[in-house]
Amino acid sequence: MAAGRVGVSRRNDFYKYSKKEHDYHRNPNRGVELSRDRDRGVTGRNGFDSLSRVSSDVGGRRNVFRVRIGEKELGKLSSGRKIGSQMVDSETSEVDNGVKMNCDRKRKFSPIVWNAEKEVRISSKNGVVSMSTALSHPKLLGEVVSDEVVAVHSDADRIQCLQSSIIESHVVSGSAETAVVEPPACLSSLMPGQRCGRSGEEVEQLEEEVVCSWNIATSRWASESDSPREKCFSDNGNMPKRSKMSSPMDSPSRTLLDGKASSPESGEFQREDSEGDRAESSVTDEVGIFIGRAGGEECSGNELDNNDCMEINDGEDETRVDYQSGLDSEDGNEVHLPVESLPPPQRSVNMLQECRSVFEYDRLNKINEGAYGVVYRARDKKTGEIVALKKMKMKIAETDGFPMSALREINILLSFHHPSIVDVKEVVMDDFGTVYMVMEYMEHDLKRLIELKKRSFSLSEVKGLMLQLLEGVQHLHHNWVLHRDLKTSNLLLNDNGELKICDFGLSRQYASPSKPYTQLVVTLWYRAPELLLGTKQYSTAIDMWSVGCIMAELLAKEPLFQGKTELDQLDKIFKILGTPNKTIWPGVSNLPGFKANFVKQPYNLLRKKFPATSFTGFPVLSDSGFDLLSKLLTYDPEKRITAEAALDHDWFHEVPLPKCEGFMPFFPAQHAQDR
Ligand SMILES: Nc1ncnc2c1ncn2[C@@H]1O[C@H](COP(=O)(O)OP(=O)(O)OP(=O)(O)O)[C@@H](O)[C@H]1O
Repeated sequence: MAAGRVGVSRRNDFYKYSKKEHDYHRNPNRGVELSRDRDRGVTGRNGFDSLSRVSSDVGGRRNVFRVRIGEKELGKLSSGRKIGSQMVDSETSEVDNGVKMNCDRKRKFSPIVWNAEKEVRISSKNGVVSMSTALSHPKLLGEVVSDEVVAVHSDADRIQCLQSSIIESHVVSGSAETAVVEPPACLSSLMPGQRCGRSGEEVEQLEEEVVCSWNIATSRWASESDSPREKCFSDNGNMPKRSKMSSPMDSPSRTLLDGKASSPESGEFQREDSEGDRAESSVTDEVGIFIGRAGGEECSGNELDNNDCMEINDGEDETRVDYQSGLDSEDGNEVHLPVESLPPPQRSVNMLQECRSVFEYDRLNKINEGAYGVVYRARDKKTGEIVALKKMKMKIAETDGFPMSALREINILLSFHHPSIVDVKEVVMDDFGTVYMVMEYMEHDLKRLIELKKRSFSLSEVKGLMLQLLEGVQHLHHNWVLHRDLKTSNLLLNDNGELKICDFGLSRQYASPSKPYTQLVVTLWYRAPELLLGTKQYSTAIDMWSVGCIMAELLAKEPLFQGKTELDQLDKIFKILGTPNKTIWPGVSNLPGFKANFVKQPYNLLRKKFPATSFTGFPVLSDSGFDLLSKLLTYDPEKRITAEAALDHDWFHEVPLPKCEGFMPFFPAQHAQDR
């Protein structure tokens, strides 16, 4: 610790538990670990053990896994009744019925576990339930982690496909260099010590690769002791009154560490016309991000300019998979297992069960309506637990499939288990096929709290919130996920003082080296200058800019840059931070939107807005705090501070110390019913 800094150490059993849980789930005796080759992509293609779900007929009581060791197929594991399936061999990339699948995409350095095909389509007789390959479709699982086979089965309704996808999101964990597959428990018990037929040496080597490479185990969350939240101030140095341990989130499942993020590296996706606080920027012809969408719902670029609003589409990868119905084939290698021996999901959500009905919940009141879903407060009829129900907007005809953004959000949220990321408990459906995400209920969002203005956040509260936010962002970035829509309305706070990031509809996995993505992301006021200037090659720095805007907003109680259009937004930024030039931001003049005739503002006036001492009502910020803010709002994305470095910033070590969750103030309930 740097001299002069004050350190507060607080043991937190929460993190201890995480470690234990994590170790359990990473126990090699339980899992099959697959190494990925840096140059060739996934080495599984050339003969390592693999396990993939061939099909998952959740409602139909049946799951099939195929296990391979190199050339040799161990067989299939299945449960329940025999179902029809149709196999697609990823080597030949051909479905039985002759429909070709595009399987030749090679991974370079991307750590991404699921990769999407530009166009993967398996046509269906019956209209089809469309599904995103981007989201861990068995095809993708096969492609990435194994030399595998994909069964395309259908007649399963949408949610079953979705569940299947989700299951795999729990089965596969990726990392920068490795993919770790946790097989079902039944598989472990079936092959004790055999580890899918690998020799001990091979396994050891494999494990070594896995251990040496970056993975979730090496992230800060694998450690019981290094949580930055341990720095936080708890008044008397004791555990706060409302400690994490008393929170409903303290279940093992909550603390369980999953591996690589589950977002697909599919193409981008189109979010639809927005109301409220998003604005659209422009729209290209390349819509169709919704899988199998009927079209006609896209926004027009002319509808834009509602300042705080956005739209996204880069049309990179329109991904389609249609499910074939009436599939019926099995070969002799199948092993039937009782349903009870199916793999426990890596968290408390039992995705192998048929998804429950939304009528298991009493809807209490509407919390909010965003562009992509209506959020209700609801009560679980069985347990009495209060939850948030997000009704995913479908906006589709029968044949259109499930919105990519919704799938992506569900998939990512189900895969991440982190104290700073909102927890999704399950996915439920109503009689009309509408899908709802059941989330832990969070009493407030930061935007509303800031708007209340009855009580501003103190410095130590801002620090506490910033720490929690940065931890969540760091976790996302460590897992190769960009949130791409960080803003105060997407930061929720509960009565335990816990901040959680929500709304992952725009998030996506990114790769290194980066490839072009849409620049039309992030709500305008929080959008990084490189995006505003039209770059398509961006990375985690865009989220860090948003974090800077959020920090400023928490301090000043109003958004820092409130532009009405993209140009106006740039103008607002330049007026405060000065106009960027080649000296402070090499390469800026090469960005598509850069104009030589931008208004010249040679000075950075940020300090005026956040002075060290103030008699004018401006928020006071120490040199250290200002240093962090400036580093977050640095023009050059290469120089912008990372979440990791920000967490380690001196500001969090100087008095006033960050306030622990348990010491955050109670805020008035948003809804009368909450009281
Ligand atoms: N788990 C939750 N608990 C309580 N309120 C929530 C929860 N999740 C979301 N909300 C509320 O609903 C609002 C909208 O949620 P969310 O951002 O997920 O929906 P959206 O349709 O994607 O919105 P946006 O238009 O911002 O993209 C949030 O700002 C918050 O106020």
